Amino acid sequence: MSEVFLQEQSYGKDRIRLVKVRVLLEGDFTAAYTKADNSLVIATDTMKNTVYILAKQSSNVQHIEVFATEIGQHFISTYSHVSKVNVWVTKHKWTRMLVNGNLHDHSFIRDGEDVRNTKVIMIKKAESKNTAVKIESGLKDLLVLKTTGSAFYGFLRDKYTTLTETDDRILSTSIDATWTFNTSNVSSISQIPYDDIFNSIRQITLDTFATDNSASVQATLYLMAKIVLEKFHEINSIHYELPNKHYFAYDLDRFGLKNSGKECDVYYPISDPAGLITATVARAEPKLRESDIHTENGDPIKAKL
Ligand SMILES: O=c1[nH]c(=O)c2[nH]c(=O)[nH]c2[nH]1
Repeated sequence: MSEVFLQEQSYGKDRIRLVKVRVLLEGDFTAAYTKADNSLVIATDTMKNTVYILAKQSSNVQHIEVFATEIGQHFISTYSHVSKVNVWVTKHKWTRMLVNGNLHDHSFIRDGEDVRNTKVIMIKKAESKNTAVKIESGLKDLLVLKTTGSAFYGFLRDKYTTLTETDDRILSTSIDATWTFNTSNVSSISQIPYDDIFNSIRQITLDTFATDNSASVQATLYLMAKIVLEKFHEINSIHYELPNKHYFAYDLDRFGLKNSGKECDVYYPISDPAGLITATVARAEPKLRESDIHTENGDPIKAKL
């Protein structure tokens, strides 16, 4: 038998239903896999209990990035053999009901299937007591449609191309977006206004979808990302995934009813296949200016940039 080795391992509890939390630990767990030695295994049941206890004790459970960071911090600092903690938190939408014109005290409605999520990764630094923290947040399944203000023409044509050009089409997509925070300054993590940033990115995404006279899903996606990065310096990059959910004109010309070009108003949605347009847009590293480069004694030096 050829030699095998344990290339990678992580384990934990999935779908802990609080706001929905998943915790995966990495560290000195090799013996549990290779020698059936459970002595260092923190039971996934213990992880589940811990998440509920931390939720009870936390004043920040509704702020998912802060709560996920608290969970990560707990596992990293409690167990010396845990080297890395991955925490995913998903929050579903429960909005206060409007009753007689007022927001109700204790009644909520699920107004939309889009969710908010975060992934926090904490890595123990071997050389110091510090931990490195990576935080990604996002939104998922934000379903949108516009009836006009979208075109697609001028694309490459060859012998395999049948798609007709259009200067007016329905555009529909289910938006997933993930943005990464600049957490190099660890002390500022709890100061980042996660909720404001989330609400604003969601609104920028919707506003851009609605108002951009779209030349393609690609161009609209890039515009959304550019506006987000210009507005929030706390964010290093943003990734969008936009399926192009096609709506095609139904062929009524066969029945003597004009339903194409400007007279098209009956469409049918196609569930599969859909286009899938994705991109990550990142902040470019600022270019060093000559005046920023110094020798060891502080004199500016000339360098080729
Ligand atoms: O916005 C679009 N981008 C494409 O790349 C594409 N391809 C396609 O068939 N329709 C579209 N629409």
